Amino acid sequence: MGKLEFFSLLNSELYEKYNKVFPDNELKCLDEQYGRFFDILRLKNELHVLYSSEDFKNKPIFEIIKFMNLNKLDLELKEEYKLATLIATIPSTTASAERSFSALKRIKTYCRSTQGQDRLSSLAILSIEKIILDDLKMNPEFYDNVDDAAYYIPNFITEEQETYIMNKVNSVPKPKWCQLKNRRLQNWGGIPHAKGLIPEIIPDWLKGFVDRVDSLQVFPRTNRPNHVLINEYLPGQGIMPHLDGSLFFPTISTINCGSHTVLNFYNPLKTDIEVVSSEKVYSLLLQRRSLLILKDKMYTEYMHGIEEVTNDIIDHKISNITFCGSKVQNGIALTRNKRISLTIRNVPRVSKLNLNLLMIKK
Ligand SMILES: O=C(O)CCC(=O)C(=O)O
Ligand SMILES: [Fe+2]
Repeated sequence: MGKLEFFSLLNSELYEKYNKVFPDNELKCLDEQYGRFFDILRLKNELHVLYSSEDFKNKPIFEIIKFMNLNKLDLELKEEYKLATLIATIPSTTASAERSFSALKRIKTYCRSTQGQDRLSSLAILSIEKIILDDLKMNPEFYDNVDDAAYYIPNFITEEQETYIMNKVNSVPKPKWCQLKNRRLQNWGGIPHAKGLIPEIIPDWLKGFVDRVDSLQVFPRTNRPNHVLINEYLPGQGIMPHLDGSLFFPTISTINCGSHTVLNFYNPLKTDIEVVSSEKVYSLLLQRRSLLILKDKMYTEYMHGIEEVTNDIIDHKISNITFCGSKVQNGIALTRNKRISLTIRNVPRVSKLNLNLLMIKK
């Protein structure tokens, strides 16, 4: 039996047949190759559900993943979800399949050496995120209000990882914090400068998350993420509408921890010389543990900011409401807690010439 025979477990054309005769051989093949990543018995039960369900009929694998995501079945049928993401991320030739799976191995060790089922599921989610991103791009609902490129990925990190980040951020020495009027921040990776960045090593606990964002390949290979700004907001704190400007490569990725917030986007009304006012055009609800990516016009044209309030009322201006789960509905109020955001960006590297200039200036 070929190594990838188990692919046919999720071949929708065979579901009817499998509903009558379960594909034990294909499942065995999976067990032999990747059994240590799966609860095979549970998977078998979940596959029985899949083969007999109308919901999954004639759905190609990517549709299955999307359907499971939207209906929160990724947790209910988590072994099956893991299988779907595994199959979707293994290219069809064996050589590259080996490479693909080595990525899963890499992820498996990136934060901790032990690997529970929950974490592995989120790793599977990670592997599929590239596809989700591409799909979101095509999704008219998502673009209803939002101009150009904004991607929102709920549950990008697990609860454990969220706690891990918050503990690490809280335990850094006091001088690392920079206290502003309405929030505090930490700067990791070096101080961005108009002439580039003199890089500083990002500590391992943080680098794992930078690498994870990097693996989504939303940054070009020439401008991979190398800088993290950590903002801490207490309830009632926020950030004035602003553009991140030219110090950074124009892509922002943000991991959200501890609390939701609402990020507003403003259309700046400019004269030739200055911005005279701005008009709120979209808002995104950033839930705990989610990842947000902003690119293109969402970086260069629209200012972003967070209001200084303690509660957010969810209304029709929230453009990503369909991605926020069934509990988030128009009209509800969400109370803010302390929020830690990791803003992961690229500061183009300082050239030798620029480095010399910087040194001279000092
Ligand atoms: O905390 C956030 O999500 C936004 C932070 C931000 O816009 C910035 O630091 O430039
Ligand atoms: Fe910003």
